[in-house]
Parts: sequence; structure tokens; C-alpha cells
Amino acid sequence: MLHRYESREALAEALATGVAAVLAGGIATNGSASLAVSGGSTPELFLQKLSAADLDWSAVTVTLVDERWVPEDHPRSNAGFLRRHLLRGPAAVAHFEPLYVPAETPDEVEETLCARLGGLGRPFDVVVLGMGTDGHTASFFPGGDTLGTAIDPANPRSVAIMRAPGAGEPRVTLTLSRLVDARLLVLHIEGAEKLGVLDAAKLPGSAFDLPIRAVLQAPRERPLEIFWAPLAGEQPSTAAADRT
Ligand SMILES: O=C(O)[C@H](O)[C@@H](O)[C@H](O)[C@H](O)COP(=O)(O)O
Repeated sequence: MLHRYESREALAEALATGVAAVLAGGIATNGSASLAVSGGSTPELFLQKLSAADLDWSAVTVTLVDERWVPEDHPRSNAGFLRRHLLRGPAAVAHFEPLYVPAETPDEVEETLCARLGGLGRPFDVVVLGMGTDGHTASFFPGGDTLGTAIDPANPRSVAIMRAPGAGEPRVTLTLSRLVDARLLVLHIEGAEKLGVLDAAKLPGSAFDLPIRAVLQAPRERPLEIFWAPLAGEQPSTAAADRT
């Protein structure tokens, strides 16, 4: 289902409210809740708004859907991004499960990460994915060396290590099977170009060309909720204010 908003502010507010409600439901039902979010740049405002949510954050475990293989103080670290925008204020007491642990290469700690992420409650209460204009989501990059394994719905492992031409550093990514059974599965994208990529991905074709197809095509009990807003300066004609 596609939810369109007039602006990224309106989207961030609505998404933060929706995510907080599902986390609160998880805490009420199970005593704890889990959230996996994307890095990159799009989620900044949403994460800031979510950080102020009135929740028992001490009962929430937060992790990333993917991480660049850089230490947390590196400007490209998704963990650093989360610390700046989500793990602050009321949300500072949430438990954070990182995908980077100090080691020369991610391959050295793949088993450790698999065990840690596999040990978190399954499924996640909430997963918020992003998408690049090349159709990647999490670190499912076109041309990625482990893409086939990472997007195999039958792969029981939680984590894959990915190297790809468009990825910059090596990546650690949660696998498709670990992500798509979330109680609330969200794809958060902004701008006309990404909406065009998503439209293309809905046409028949291979997930190796546009990996977001793996998410669109994965067998799921619950729908994928797509949150979209135009970028500043884009025509409202491409951005109907109503929710569809
Ligand atoms: O670490 C990452 O790069 C992300 O988790 C990645 O999957 C991101 O969601 C997309 O690349 C979109 O990035 P932007 O929001 O910056 O466009």
C-alpha cells in the first residue's frame, strides 16, 4: 500500500507515530519490542521525531538493516547516524545492537553477528527499509557478490556480508528472510526519481537488476507499507496529498 504525503515533514510525523504505536503494542503484548531501521540520509527527520516518542524505550531493541564497514566515528557509519538522530532524548535508553564490531574485515565476525542478530526476537516488530536509485535496499546491491544468498527467502541466516561496485565499503546486511516477516514492514522513499524506480520494479523482471523486487515479490503475510513524499521543489502534481 502506497501512502503519499505532501512533504517530508508530514511523512516523518506520520511514520514516527505509526512506528511508535506498533512498538508500544509489542511492549504491551510481549514486554519488549524490536526495530530495524535504515541508514543513508532519507530517515533523518523520521528518526528525530521517533526519538521523542513517549515509549518505554528501555524495552526496545534497535538495530540496523545494514551497515557500512567503518567504525562508528566515521562519517559514513550508519551506527553513528543512529546515535545522532534516534538514540538520544527518551530513546537514548534503548538497547542498540550494532552490525559493526571492531575487526579487520566483516568476514571475521560474520558468525558472531549471525548469532547476535539471530538471537534477537523474531520477527522484528518494525522494519523500515530505504531504497537507492539503483534499486538497492538494505545492502542488496545490483552486482553484489552474495546477492543471491542474501535475497534467498529460504536462507535461514540473519546476516550476509556484501561487496558490490556501488556500495563503497564492504557491507553487513540483514538477509531478506530476516527482514520481510516484520509485523510492520515499511519502505520509506522520497522524491519522484525513487517513485519511478519503484514503478519499474513492479514490472516483471529480475531482482538481480533491481533488488527491491526481492522485497516486493517475497511471500509475506502482511502488506508492505510504502511511505513516500516529494523532495523540496518537486511538483505537487506528482505528490497527491491524499493517502492512496
Ligand atoms: O547504508 C545504507 O546506505 C542504507 O541502509 C541503504 O540501504 C539506504 O537505505 C539507501 O541507500 C538509500 O539511501 P538514501 O536515503 O541516502 O537515499
